[in-house]
Formats: sequence, structure tokens, C-alpha cells
Amino acid sequence: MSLRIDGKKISSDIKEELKEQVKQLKEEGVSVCLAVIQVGNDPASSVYVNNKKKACAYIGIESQAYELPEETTQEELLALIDRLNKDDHVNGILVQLPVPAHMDEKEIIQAISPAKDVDGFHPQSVGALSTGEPGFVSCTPAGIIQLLKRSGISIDGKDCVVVGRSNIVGKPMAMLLLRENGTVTICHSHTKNLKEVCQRADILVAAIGKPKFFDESYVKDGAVVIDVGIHRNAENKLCGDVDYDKVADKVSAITPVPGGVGPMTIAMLMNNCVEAALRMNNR
Ligand SMILES: Nc1nc2c(c(=O)[nH]1)N[C@@H](CN(C=O)c1ccc(C(=O)N[C@@H](CCC(=O)O)C(=O)O)cc1)CN2
Ligand SMILES: [Mg+2]
Repeated sequence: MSLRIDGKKISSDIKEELKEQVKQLKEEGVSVCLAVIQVGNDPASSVYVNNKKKACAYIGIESQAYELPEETTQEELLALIDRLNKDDHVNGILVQLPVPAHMDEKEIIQAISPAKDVDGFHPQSVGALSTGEPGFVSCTPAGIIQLLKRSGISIDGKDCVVVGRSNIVGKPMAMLLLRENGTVTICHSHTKNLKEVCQRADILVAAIGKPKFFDESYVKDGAVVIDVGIHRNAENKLCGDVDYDKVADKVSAITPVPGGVGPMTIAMLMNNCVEAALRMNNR
């Protein structure tokens, strides 16, 4: 029997801890405020933005929602970000991704002040992660580290294989595992013998973006499997990059989809907002 890593439970524990911390900070006169910007009305994005607002309300973080029309120009969005960067009341700023095709995502991410970059997507935040300087860490990979730690899974000295090299998940994931003294391999579309590399993993992070790609032939007995994928089939049922039913019996621990990595993203966003307020108040 493998351990089913319960991201719902762990994220809810983290939110409880943050709620207590925010209550304490309020008593000391420190408030926490997150500005969430959505451009257009992509239905999935609207769900995520709504969940972020709900998490803020639960924890006691003020949220400011900016719901901008699809035809908003790059300049208009940059002007809003500039205004929020300069607003001392606002601790964290995020732009929900993806932005509409006519916008320049890179320029938008770079416009957010690194001090308020609670998504951890700014190049300065990414750079700080690799050099060990203080900075915000991308929420999904940070959440995965919490899932492992809070499940009593040690990373030190382990063979960690990350499949996927996106700026938001794969690359920061590799840096975080390295920071925890894992021996890290990053695989991608040009990797030769992907299966053999995955079979060596003590900890396999699947972020390839293909539904149920990883079956039991990719994992070694007793490995820990973290599934970052989220896919919806024709019947609206969710699945990950890992074929859970085929893999679960062979491994020591595995995250389900839904209810594994996904819920941690918002919990870690909330954590970064509190961290931003602490830093802005020199705590
Ligand atoms: N600015 C950002 N944009 C996007 C991010 C991000 O971190 N910052 N990540 C994703 C969307 N996202 C949060 O924004 C997100 C995705 C999924 C989940 C989640 O809890 N998933 C559930 C399933 C939910 C469902 O039913 O669809 C799970 O896996 O259990 C939370 C947040 C892209 N954009
Ligand atoms: Mg404040």
C-alpha cells in the first residue's frame, strides 16, 4: 500500500497556520493585501482567481480584484501594475496567466516589483532562488517541497528526476530540490532514454503536460511520485500526467489529481503574501 499524499489536507493545514499568523499580525498593526489582476474571462482562470479571493478572505488577507476586459492594452495593464507597485498598502501583485494573445507576458511579469512578486515569476525572483538570496519562490514547486516535508519524505541525497523544464514549474522545482540536497536531473523533449532516467528516480516529479503519460514501467519500486499535470477529459473528469491506478501500488507515495499538488499552489501563494507583508514591514 502506498501513501496517497493528501494535498487538500496539507494545504488546509497551511491555511490554518497562516490564518493564525495573520490574526497575530493584525493585532500588531500589520495588514496583508493582495492585488489579483485578470485580463479577459477565461473560465478556468475565473475559477482560480475566485479561489484565490476565497482563500484570502478565509485567512484574513485583503484582496483587491481587477477584472479587466479582454481588449485591455498592454500599456493599460502596465499602468495598473505601476500604480499597484507604488501603493504601500498593497503587499502582493499577481496577473493571472495566461494573458490574452495580444499581450506580452514576459514584459508583464517583469513589470511587477520583485518585492511584490508573490507568484515568484520575475527574473529577479528566479535568479534569487538559484543563488540562495531572499526572494519569492514559484508557488507550485514550493508547494511540492511542503508536500514532501509534511509527509516525512526526505530529499537529502535522493535521486530526483523532474520531467519538464518550464520557468514556472520544472526549473524552479529543480533548484528547490537541489537546495534540499537532492541529486537532480531535469528531463525534457530532447532527453534520450526518458524511461530509463525515470526508473532511477527516488523522487519523480511529472510535469510533462501529457495525460496519464507515466505508467508503472517508468517508476522504480518504492519511489515517490509527484504529479503536476492537470487534464480534463471529455466527461469533464480530471487526471494528471501519471496513470495513478497503474502506478500507485508500485510506489511508496504518490499525489492524486485532483487533490494533490493543485491545492498547494494557492496555499503557497497565501504564504508568499504574508511573507511580502512581513518584509515590507521589516519583520
Ligand atoms: N499568475 C498565475 N497564473 C497561473 C498559475 C499561478 O500560479 N499564477 N497557476 C495556474 C492556475 N492556478 C492558479 O493560478 C491553479 C491551478 C490549479 C489549482 C488546483 O487547485 N487544481 C485542483 C483541480 C481544480 C479543478 O477542479 O480544476 C487540483 O489539482 O486538485 C489551483 C491553482 C495557471 N495560471
Ligand atoms: Mg499592509
